[in-house]
Amino acid sequence: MDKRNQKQQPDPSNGSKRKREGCLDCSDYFMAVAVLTSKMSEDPNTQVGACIVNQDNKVVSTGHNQMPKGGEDKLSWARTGDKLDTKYLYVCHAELNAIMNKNSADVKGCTIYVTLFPCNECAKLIIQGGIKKVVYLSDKYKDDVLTISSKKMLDLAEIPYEQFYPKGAPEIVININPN
Ligand SMILES: O=c1ccn([C@H]2C[C@H](O)[C@@H](COP(=O)(O)O)O2)c(=O)[nH]1
Ligand SMILES: [Zn+2]
Repeated sequence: MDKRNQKQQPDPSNGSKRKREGCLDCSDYFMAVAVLTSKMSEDPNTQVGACIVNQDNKVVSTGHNQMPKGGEDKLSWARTGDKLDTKYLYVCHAELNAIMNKNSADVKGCTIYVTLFPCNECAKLIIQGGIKKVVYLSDKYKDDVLTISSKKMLDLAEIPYEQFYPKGAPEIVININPN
């Protein structure tokens, strides 16, 4: 094609092979997906989100803490009172939901990004499911036996866990207004 009379289009890349400024880093994106997923939680006190990523850096699943099917409107989110009437015996943790929701055959070799350090029951699922790394945001229950035992099991299984620190800006604004 003769390009002599073609109008020059502005080239935003400016010929550069470098990443676009402000381009989201992979791990920031995965933790942002976990945080966004946590916004689906109906728990009034702690909303947890998880995002499972495979070795090709593809998201294979997400999950948030929610009541099991059938119990959504019937089970209470109370933290205190008669144990049978609190959320603790019923709520399905974000990690469990993410593992159950996976769109892959398994989660072997995957990394889980989670907004709260996984409890001991979730650690068991992570270990037995073959997840190879945990990246977490908050460790607010670090002194709780559930977290201490979780770390003990992850250590024994040689699954590294690391706290997340953003590589780019710590705040990501998402505008879903169509106008
Ligand atoms: O590994 C975990 C641990 C906890 N969760 C969920 C379960 C509950 O809905 C909240 C914790 O409630 P608190 O009021 O902060 O005690 O977090 C989870 O999804 N995964
Ligand atoms: Zn858990």
